Amino acid sequence: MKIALGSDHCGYELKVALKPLFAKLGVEVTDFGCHSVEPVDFPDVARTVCNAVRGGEFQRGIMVCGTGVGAAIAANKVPGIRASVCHDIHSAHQCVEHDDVNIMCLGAQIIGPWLAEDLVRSFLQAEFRTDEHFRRRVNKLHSLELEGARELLNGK
Ligand SMILES: O=C(CO)[C@H](O)[C@H](O)[C@H](O)COP(=O)(O)O
Repeated sequence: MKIALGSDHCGYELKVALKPLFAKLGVEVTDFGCHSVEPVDFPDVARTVCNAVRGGEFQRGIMVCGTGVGAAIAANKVPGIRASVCHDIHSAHQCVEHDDVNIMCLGAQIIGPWLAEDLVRSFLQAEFRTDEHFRRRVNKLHSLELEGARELLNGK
């Protein structure tokens, strides 16, 4: 599995702390920034990470900001992306199993590195369950995305 990784300045240190875990899990990771604690805008990093996932080269993405919230909001604006803040183990795997989440967002101001490692492990080990009702709901998420795009094009 190839993972696109990103953070803003608030998430930079937690992101760095997580890197040895990816090696242990045998997961290939590309860090799309930021690369220091110099302030950046999370929507810029989210754009890069999400486009990497959308392009198909990366199967999933992980973003770390202060709360995870800004990263999730930004990521969910990108077509084809289903992002979620995951600060508990159940959500970290169920969001993939039921909702086919492809970007996990973590908040470095909320959780520490030990919980973050467990969350990343759960997220990466989970797989989408292709039960009909889960596929139907994910298709409906896609329809909402298309409806929103059409309305924007029509100036609504
Ligand atoms: O959590 C975030 C957005 O949801 C950001 O990472 C920041 O923590 C937050 O916006 C504060 O930003 P600042 O540049 O450190 O003031």
